[in-house]
Amino acid sequence: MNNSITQNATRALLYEVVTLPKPGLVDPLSPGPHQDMNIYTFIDSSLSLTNYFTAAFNIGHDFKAADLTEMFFKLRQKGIAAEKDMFQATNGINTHKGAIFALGIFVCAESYCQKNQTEIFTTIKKMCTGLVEHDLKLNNQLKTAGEKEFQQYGAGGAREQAELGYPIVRDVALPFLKKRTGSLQTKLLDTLMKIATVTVDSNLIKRAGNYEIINWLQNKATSYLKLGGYNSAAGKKYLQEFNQECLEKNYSLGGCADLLIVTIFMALERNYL
Ligand SMILES: CC(C)(COP(=O)(O)OP(=O)(O)OC[C@H]1O[C@@H](n2cnc3c(N)ncnc32)[C@H](O[C@H]2O[C@H](COP(=O)(O)OP(=O)(O)OP(=O)(O)O)[C@@H](O)[C@H]2O)[C@@H]1O)[C@@H](O)C(=O)NCCC(=O)NCCS
Ligand SMILES: Nc1ncnc2[nH]cnc12
Repeated sequence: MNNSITQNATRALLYEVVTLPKPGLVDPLSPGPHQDMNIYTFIDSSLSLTNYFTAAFNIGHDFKAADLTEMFFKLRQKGIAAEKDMFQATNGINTHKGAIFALGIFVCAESYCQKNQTEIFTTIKKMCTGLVEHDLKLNNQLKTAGEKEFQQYGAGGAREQAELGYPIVRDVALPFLKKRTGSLQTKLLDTLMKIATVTVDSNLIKRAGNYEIINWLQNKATSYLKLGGYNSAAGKKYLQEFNQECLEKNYSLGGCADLLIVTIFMALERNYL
């Protein structure tokens, strides 16, 4: 099935990756600190997910029971299969693991909300109730970076955002993007940095090997926005230097990128762009 929700999901992935210069992330000018991927890997990865978005749409559209955690459970099975499709399309490189999770939730929830006239962030909260406890607190085989970070620092990462109903998107990124003026490139770069002012990015913690790095990121992003963001000469120069610093230190902002992707998706759905 082709409809605007699934198309907007793919558009969101592509809008994010073509935006440049993004510190710590792949863009058309540079793979940044991700030497195993480039812009073409992201195009292949994005296109490999179109069937997944259709599946996520259908799950939301067809779901009729009262307990929305069951809808998330159905989606998760499709998400696991989508990760395999992504790895096949990218020859084993992790481009979009976080986005498969987050954007799948948004597509499914948006489809459910259109059918049932409910509010999306509340719907997501209901879908993801108990996720942190299920995946992190009751799991005694913590293997992935996010799982280990929960054990070490109590950071809930991608799962916590989902269970809380994506407050960073709802309260910070989406209102900011809606108001921001300038070119689309400026708006998306500034929104990425706005996200970085408040995100505990598990990807960055893993690369840096410490939790204190989050303070560094949040201070950097705040300084950039204080300078006037990408619309100002000082902001532009600051972002270029920040980009270079992430490259030299091998710092990735993968979690912030995923939150930008779902913010773009919501902005497209609400005609803010
Ligand atoms: C819940 C899952 C997302 C998986 O969690 P998992 O425990 O497997 O992994 P985490 O380490 O927790 O990573 C989750 C990814 O989510 C992104 N992220 C990080 N912080 C946040 C945040 N605060 N809010 C939202 N999202 C966040 C981030 O994804 C991006 O980074 C990835 C690229 O990283 P990179 O470093 O290049 O690649 P690596 O493979 O890590 O290797 P190196 O290069 O470093 O050596 C990329 O994916 C971005 O999108 C985090 O990485 C979900 O997958 C899950 O539920 N998994 C279980 C299986 C399942 O049910 N799957 C189906 C889901 S519907
Ligand atoms: N542009 C990007 N670079 C690296 N990881 C990402 N995850 C999502 N978008 C990304």
